[in-house]
Amino acid sequence: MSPAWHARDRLTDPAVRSASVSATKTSLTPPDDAVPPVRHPDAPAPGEPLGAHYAQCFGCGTEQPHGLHLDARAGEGVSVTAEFTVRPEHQGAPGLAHGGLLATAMDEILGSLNWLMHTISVTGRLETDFLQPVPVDSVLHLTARATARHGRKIYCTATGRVGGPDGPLAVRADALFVEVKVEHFVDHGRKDEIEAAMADPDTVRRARAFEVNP
Ligand SMILES: CCCCCCCC(=O)SCCNC(=O)CCNC(=O)[C@H](O)C(C)(C)COP(=O)(O)OP(=O)(O)OC[C@H]1O[C@@H](n2cnc3c(N)ncnc32)[C@H](O)[C@@H]1OP(=O)(O)O
Repeated sequence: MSPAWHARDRLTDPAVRSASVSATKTSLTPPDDAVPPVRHPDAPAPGEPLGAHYAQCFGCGTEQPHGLHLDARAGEGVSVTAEFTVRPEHQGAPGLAHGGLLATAMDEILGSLNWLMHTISVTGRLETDFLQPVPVDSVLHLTARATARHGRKIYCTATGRVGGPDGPLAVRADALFVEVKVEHFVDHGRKDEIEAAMADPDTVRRARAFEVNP
């Protein structure tokens, strides 16, 4: 493989850089009249765990045996952090994390920003840069923050660093989430799981509370 395709070199390769710049000029760039995201007055305090939004969620669910079990915590402003340990079942190549799995972890930590804004939103677009391979047993330190809002659109960004909060940058993602009503899940979800979730008063109370603006 050409040395030019080494991760660090790729970022300075003019062809790659211009492709990336033109992408960021489109749907992941907040419009000029976008506003800063606002932390909800009832958002968990910095350092507080957010808890799972759904026990069966692949990203954060405590009752999902195949899941990532991300346990995100509130950060300062509209930000969140989490640690993710890469396990043998997360492999793509021998001993290395699967890229799609890492993108899932980024999607989940970005989705956790909902808790800071008391907004229900879903991923519309997710763009991920894989900067270096992530070995099994690594602990990825994930951080996400919302950067702007425009109507129902929430712009946000996340990083994953290996070994510590200031460790080498391994994964980076930018995303656009779109605010939805609770009905989004009722209309599109499968009946059995919807009914089970609706039977859980905590889930329903939390979801409804998020629909009320500060
Ligand atoms: C409860 C939290 C769970 C968090 C779990 C982790 C996050 C997830 O994985 S969520 C699951 C994955 N995502 C999904 O399933 C979403 C599937 N997609 C959808 O349901 C719809 O396409 C949805 C809701 C995103 C947008 O549809 P709709 O509500 O009709 O909105 P629509 O009017 O098309 O778009 C609203 C705005 O967003 C923009 N937008 C929508 N999709 C995109 C996109 N993919 N890229 C860029 N912009 C987009 C539109 O251009 C529009 O912008 P503007 O207001 O400036 O005109």
